[in-house]
Amino acid sequence: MLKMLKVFFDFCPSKRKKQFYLAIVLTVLMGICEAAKLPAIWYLFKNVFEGTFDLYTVLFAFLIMLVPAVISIGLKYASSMLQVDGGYSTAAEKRIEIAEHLRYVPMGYFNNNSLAYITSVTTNTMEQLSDIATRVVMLVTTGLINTLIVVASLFFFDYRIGLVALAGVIVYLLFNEWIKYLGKKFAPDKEKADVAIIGATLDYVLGISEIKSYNLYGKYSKRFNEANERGTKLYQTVELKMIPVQTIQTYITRLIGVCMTAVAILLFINGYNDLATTMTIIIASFIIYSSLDAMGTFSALSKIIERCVEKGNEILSIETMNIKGEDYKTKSSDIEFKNVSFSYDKKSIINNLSLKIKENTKVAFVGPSGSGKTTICHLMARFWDVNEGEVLLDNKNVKDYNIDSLMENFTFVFQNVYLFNDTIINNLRIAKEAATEEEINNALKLACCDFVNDLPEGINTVIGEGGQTLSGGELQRLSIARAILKDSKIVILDEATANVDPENEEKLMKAIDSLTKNKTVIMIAHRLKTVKNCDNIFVIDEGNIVESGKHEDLLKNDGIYKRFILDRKEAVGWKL
Ligand SMILES: Nc1ncnc2c1ncn2[C@@H]1O[C@H](COP(=O)(O)OP(=O)(O)OP(=O)(O)O)[C@@H](O)[C@H]1O
Repeated sequence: MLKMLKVFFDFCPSKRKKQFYLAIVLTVLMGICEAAKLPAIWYLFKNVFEGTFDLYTVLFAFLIMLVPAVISIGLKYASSMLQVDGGYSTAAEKRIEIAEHLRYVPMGYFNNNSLAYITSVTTNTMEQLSDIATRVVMLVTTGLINTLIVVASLFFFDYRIGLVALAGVIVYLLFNEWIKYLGKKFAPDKEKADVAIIGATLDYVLGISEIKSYNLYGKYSKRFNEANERGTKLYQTVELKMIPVQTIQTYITRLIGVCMTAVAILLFINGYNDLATTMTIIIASFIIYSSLDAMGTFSALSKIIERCVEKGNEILSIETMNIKGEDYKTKSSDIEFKNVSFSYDKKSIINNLSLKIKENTKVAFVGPSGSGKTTICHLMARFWDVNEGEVLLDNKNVKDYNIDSLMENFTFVFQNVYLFNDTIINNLRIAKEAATEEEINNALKLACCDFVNDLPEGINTVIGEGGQTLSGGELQRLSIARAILKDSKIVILDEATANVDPENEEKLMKAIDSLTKNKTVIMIAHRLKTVKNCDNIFVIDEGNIVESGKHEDLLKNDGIYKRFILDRKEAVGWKL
């Protein structure tokens, strides 16, 4: 139990820790107030049995019980307030800490499995943690502290009863440890079920358009239902295994009370104690019984807290990239790769690649699908760290920048755009927090987002999560407006114009022209018309540059670029 509290307090932000410590102090005072009942009861019994019972005695005993009871209510209120605030705030602050930590985790960590896991931890786990933390700490400590205070006060009445009660509590606590051990043993099964259910739900929801267009309702809802059923069965199996153990624990608490009562009566019969002490001990046995019961019910939850903390810490200990770089404002946007090699785990992708991209030039990466074009661009913005060699921006290794000052230099425009469930203006202000309405409107105009004027509330219209309420072309132009506001020195167009329909093409190209004016532009899978005008084209094959130069120069070589241009059919899978 103490270990659980330590684990929990170590996890809490320090401000919250103080709140919980204070709540525990208040709980101890509550326990003392509870224990004050016993001398009052004893005093009352003593006077009744000795025939010295009068109004003064009753009022005095009543006062000894009332004053601590009133104080106890005040203490309980203050302690509950502290814990409710501490519990929910801990979960909220930990969510923020996890989100912040994930910023520095290499992009390679994120896949469907890790997304399900992260979602499960930041939603279910933190929800559980806040819910339990607001109650369990107080109830476990109240149970334990009340029990210990009552046991200690029993020693004053009769040390033999004190010893019986203490032995009973020790047996109870040992049994409790066993329950916790079992709970921990079953926890991974429950979590697996959790992650499987969330994974199946994410797959279903994120792939809903594919499910619709390929009419896969039956297949995917079956998969989802199966994960759900498997999870429910697992939860039930675990709970059923716990029920007998919990029942034995309840018997132990009852047995402690029975033993105390039996020993108290034996001592009375043999003349060791008077009737008042015996009756007080019998009442104390009920108090211990209810305190232990409270502790038992809620200490069962303490194992969940430990696991929640463990899961939160698991994410917080995912290795991040070294981010102790400098806050550096670049003077130029020259990019250089010096003998760079990179692999995803063991899969080697980039092999000893060197290249230079001069400031304010336009370059394109072309080559077969899977040759490493996107990976090269991601390495520039340090989405991953290279295994060998160096990536330089403005002659400075990208590892020597802090993440914010590095990312300031880059804007990525993808084919698939994600916009947040918020107003258009707020989605744009992600790029520039202090942007005025005039700047926003100007960016929207440059990105050909005239459709915004027709929306019911213009730039204050809320767009759905992922931006589902807008067409693909509109979303993409909004993302370009956002990029225009960011006004970074380098723009990377990753398949930005792939699959664009003719109706949108003209507007999109106009928007891209506005965005890329006077910038260093790097494009992947772009239209041939634009690639032709690039200052340099890098032809990538198997993670290395096999040719480079301007379009006309490359056509003069009898290389793979020329073969691709002349006979596209042979180069299936190539991307300009
Ligand atoms: N996060 C990742 N983890 C593991 N392997 C990856 C990851 N991202 C890409 N790859 C693999 O690395 C290789 C290069 O991928 P990359 O996306 O850089 O190629 P590309 O030339 O841009 O391809 P395309 O033109 O099809 O987009 C591919 O084999 C791909 O499967």
